[in-house]
Amino acid sequence: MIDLEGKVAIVFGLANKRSIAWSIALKLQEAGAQLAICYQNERMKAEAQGLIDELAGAEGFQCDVSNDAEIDTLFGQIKERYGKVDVLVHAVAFAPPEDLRGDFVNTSREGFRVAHDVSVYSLIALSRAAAPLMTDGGSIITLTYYGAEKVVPNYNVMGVAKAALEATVRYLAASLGPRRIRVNAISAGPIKTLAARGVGALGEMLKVHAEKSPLRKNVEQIEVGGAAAFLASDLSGAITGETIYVDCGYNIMG
Ligand SMILES: CCCCCCc1ccc(Oc2ccc(Oc3cccc(O)n3)cc2)c(O)c1
Repeated sequence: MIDLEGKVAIVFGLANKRSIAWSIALKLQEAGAQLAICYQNERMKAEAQGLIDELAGAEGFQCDVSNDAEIDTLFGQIKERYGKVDVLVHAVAFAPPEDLRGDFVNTSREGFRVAHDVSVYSLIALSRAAAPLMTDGGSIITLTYYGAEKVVPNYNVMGVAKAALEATVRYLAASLGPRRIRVNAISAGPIKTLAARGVGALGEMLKVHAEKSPLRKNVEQIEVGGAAAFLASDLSGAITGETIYVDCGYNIMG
């Protein structure tokens, strides 16, 4: 059993019960962590609050990760409420719909900027704000996808952003390691989330994964949650700067 008793975990990117962030929150809480759930804006507050109410002891905070002032305000609130942070889960990404389908060469300058600001720079900004509160060291976890490493049709600009995210994980690990803060990415196989619906041809990708992966099945949300609880805990104490594949082995196949 993973022990996160007494640990404070802050989770970004919870939209609904199909979110990977929901499964991660459930497993962190099961291990004893106290959860701070962050939602993007007023519009998402009602839905998020419904989920937060199901996570005993969890509290909700508002923060648009593209806004530096909101990040500073949030961590002031976190410091006041908890005094420290042990785990940060970054399950945030976005690209304009038109840049998640069609021919990659047509990616707009603005779409590229937005995809990298929301999906990559936000991890740097959140890590910089959280680090001073990680007084006992900490674990920072983000989510990536195989499309960062090999071309997956339709994933387009998000694939480029996830490649930048995986490099960002390595540079943040090097930067924060001396402060005993670990930074890792989970590369999850395709899962039917709200976000996934924004990427073309998810259905086909799910079928190919179930047929070709060594385990001959798709990944379930809760399996990603378990890997996150492992990365949040001291059991992964010597792992940092890594991308851990939780994809039923699909990435090892030719
Ligand atoms: C053709 C690739 C199929 C497998 C895609 C697996 C996957 C599923 C979901 C993923 O997460 C996001 C998150 C945000 C995102 O950006 C979005 C989502 C909805 C609408 C929109 O305009 N952008 C796209 C994917 C992700 O990074 C990877």
